[in-house]
Amino acid sequence: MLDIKNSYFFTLLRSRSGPEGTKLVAACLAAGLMQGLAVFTVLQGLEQLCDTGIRFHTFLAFLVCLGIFYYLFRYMTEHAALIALRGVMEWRMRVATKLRGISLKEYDKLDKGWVQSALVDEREMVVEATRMLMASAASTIMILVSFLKMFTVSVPGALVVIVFLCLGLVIFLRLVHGVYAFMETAGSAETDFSASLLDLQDGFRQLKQHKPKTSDLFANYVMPGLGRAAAARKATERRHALAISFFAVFNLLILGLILFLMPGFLGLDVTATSTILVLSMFSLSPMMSLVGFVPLLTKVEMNLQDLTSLEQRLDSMAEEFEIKGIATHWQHKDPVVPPFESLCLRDVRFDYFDKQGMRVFGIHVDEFVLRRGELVFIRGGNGSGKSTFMNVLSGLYAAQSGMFFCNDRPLADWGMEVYRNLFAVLPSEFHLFRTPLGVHAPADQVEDVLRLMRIESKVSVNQDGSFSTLELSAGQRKRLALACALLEDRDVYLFDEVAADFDPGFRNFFYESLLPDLQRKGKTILAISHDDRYFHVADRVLCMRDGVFTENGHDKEKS
Ligand SMILES: Nc1ncnc2c1ncn2[C@@H]1O[C@H](COP(=O)(O)OP(=O)(O)OP(=O)(O)O)[C@@H](O)[C@H]1O
Repeated sequence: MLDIKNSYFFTLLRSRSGPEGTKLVAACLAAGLMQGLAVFTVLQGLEQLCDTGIRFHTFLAFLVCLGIFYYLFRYMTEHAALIALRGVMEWRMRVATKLRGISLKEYDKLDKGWVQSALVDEREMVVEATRMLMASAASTIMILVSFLKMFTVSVPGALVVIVFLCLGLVIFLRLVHGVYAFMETAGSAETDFSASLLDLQDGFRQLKQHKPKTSDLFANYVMPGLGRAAAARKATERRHALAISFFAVFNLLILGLILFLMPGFLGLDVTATSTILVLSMFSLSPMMSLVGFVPLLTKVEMNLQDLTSLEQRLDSMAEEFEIKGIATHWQHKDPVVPPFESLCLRDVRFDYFDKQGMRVFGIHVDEFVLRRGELVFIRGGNGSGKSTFMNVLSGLYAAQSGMFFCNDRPLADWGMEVYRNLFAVLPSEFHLFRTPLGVHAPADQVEDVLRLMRIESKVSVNQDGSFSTLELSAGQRKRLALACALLEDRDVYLFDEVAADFDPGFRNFFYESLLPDLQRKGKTILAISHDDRYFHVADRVLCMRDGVFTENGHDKEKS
């Protein structure tokens, strides 16, 4: 059953409305009163019609009520909708910002389908529910005013109508009771369905290539997911339809009761019967929209509950140093990074654990030193821990133990944010942004780097600073990503198998010219590489095996 006090929707409106909330409540009350007064003038007009004929001042009063009602109704629906819109947009923005505040390790564990469906745009539904809420609240005032009038006509008549109406409402609420449970099932089924749709998008290429893969995905994941979601949704819709239809019929039954039974049983005359009938008709139709609001409100509650759960989950996953930043504002100033001199890791351990908490793999670095201007390669077999080491070194994975010193100062003195910004990282799997983000280089400098990467004939820079295209081959994408890394102009470059997609000519240029040039400019480079024919350009080659550095790398004394 909907708990209004703890409702996410009402809490959102309450917390966002501020001083305007009081004005909205006043406008709502006044609009309801105007609606009630309009009904009175209609009743008065009816009486006058049977008597001496409608008087001009009654018509004028009716028009005045309508005019004021129009103004108030417009004000309250517009402003309430804007409050709801702003509230939900800011909430989503806050959750998206918190998503950025969690560690890479926690991000990898997150169910992306759930994140997608929780963050999915439910603005329209929330705004629609707000409009309906305001209209329903005004109607409720009008209904109360109508019942007061009914009591002045006939106390027993009014009591009978109220008793039957309450009976109808109780049965209606009993019928919608339990819809929440159905909706929770529907929500989790829809999340599973969204996850299988993510597979469809991310694996589009492989699915397009092979029919059996597509058949498997659709037959065993997409369709059953859709079936479960549809079945769960069907149950909720049936329950809602049953409740609303019952209430609609019950309303007509009340009108029939007034017309056919009240004159006989309560001895009401024609005027009293028709007045109660008209007042009931005016009250029952907004009552219908009020009960129609319940299903929408339930859906909105489910959506906002999902968003709340995601936010709570992200809060529990937030990295210690990010908590203050993301809680205040994401637009805090970019960190100032001191010039790099040296880096030293001592007795550092990082372990992966499975869901049962069992260690599945780990790295242990006894001692690792990197000095300004060095060019160091790391080699090693697949799964030996090279990328994991790079993630630990760059601060993306938090080591479980060990010491980090940067420029001979402990990492705590630097702060994680400053430390991370020391590096320009090009991982083996990367995302190309439309613009070189975080780069403040002028367009001609960007074009120079594109020329250096030999992709100037393929990609140029638009006036707004974005790249002209990202429709590139795998090697070209890598070169563009490398261009972006160079434009970041950091002191330390971390490259994870960057040359894997390069053609022989560009690979030669990368190892023989680009890396030594960077080194001459004082940059420090640590690169994971399997290209042993170019190992001679490095100052040192380290070898990783089973998560530890072994001896059989090589050192080179450069002249
Ligand atoms: N998120 C994770 N959770 C658990 N284990 C992981 C995770 N990521 C990687 N591993 C495990 O850690 C080990 C090392 O992986 P890593 O990616 O560091 O190897 P690598 O040396 O870079 O390999 P490659 O040369 O194939 O890229 C692998 O056995 C892998 O299964």
